[in-house]
Amino acid sequence: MPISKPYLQMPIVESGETLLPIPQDLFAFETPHPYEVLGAPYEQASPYFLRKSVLAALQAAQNYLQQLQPHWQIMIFDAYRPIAVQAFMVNFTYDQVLKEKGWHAETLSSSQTEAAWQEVYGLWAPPNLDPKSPPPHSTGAAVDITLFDQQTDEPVFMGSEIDELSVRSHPHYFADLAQNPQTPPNEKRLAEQADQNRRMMCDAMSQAGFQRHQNEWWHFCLGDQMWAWLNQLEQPHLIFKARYGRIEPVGS
Ligand SMILES: C[C@@H](N)C(=O)N[C@H](C)C(=O)O
Ligand SMILES: [Zn+2]
Repeated sequence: MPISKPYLQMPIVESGETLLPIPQDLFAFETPHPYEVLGAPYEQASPYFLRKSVLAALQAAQNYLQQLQPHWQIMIFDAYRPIAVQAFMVNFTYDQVLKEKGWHAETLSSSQTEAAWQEVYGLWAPPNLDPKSPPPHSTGAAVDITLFDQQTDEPVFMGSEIDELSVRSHPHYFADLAQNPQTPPNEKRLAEQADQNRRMMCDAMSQAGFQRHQNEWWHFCLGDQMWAWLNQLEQPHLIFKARYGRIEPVGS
């Protein structure tokens, strides 16, 4: 199904900056990697790579965070993603959507097919091969994260799972829930906690120059087309371009 996203129209002037491994000793990591577990085709590539300046900004974000919460770390869920992995995850999610709805691929109507793809592409970027519109993670400038508490040895409470296909993925979902007078007090407390933690993570990332995806509390980008588009929305009097297009790891 052809899918167009407004950020994919943004121009790219490639900087040529290198992809670097994310240091294992500085950050926490979701292991084993969730898409590798599903059998995603990484070949020689690793999901734990980012462009050099994006990695430096991630370190700056963690420094901001640790001024407020010294025992918290940024926890990497996913970073670099080859296009073959993007395609694999898009198809995997499509199958998951059908399963949840109790639909069978062989007997789907065209409106059901359309509805299932809409749901998939509400969250995932299309696995475009066109270099003018790469999937964000294939540029090495997007990262999916949560926070990790080294004192409790647990991820920090964010209210919902990364990649969840639900309204809870929206960054402001728990702020709205906490403010709703019909929310019962125990749910309100949890909603406030999730909202506060999401905000703290977003503040640290924004201080370092990242932009957050409009519909995903965990997805941040710096220098790709989505970042340029979100900056353009905020500062229409300036002109933004992406500085990172699709990149292949050296040796692949
Ligand atoms: C779904 C999530 N893991 C993600 O990365 N979404 C963005 C938009 C993407 O697919 O690039
Ligand atoms: Zn992402």
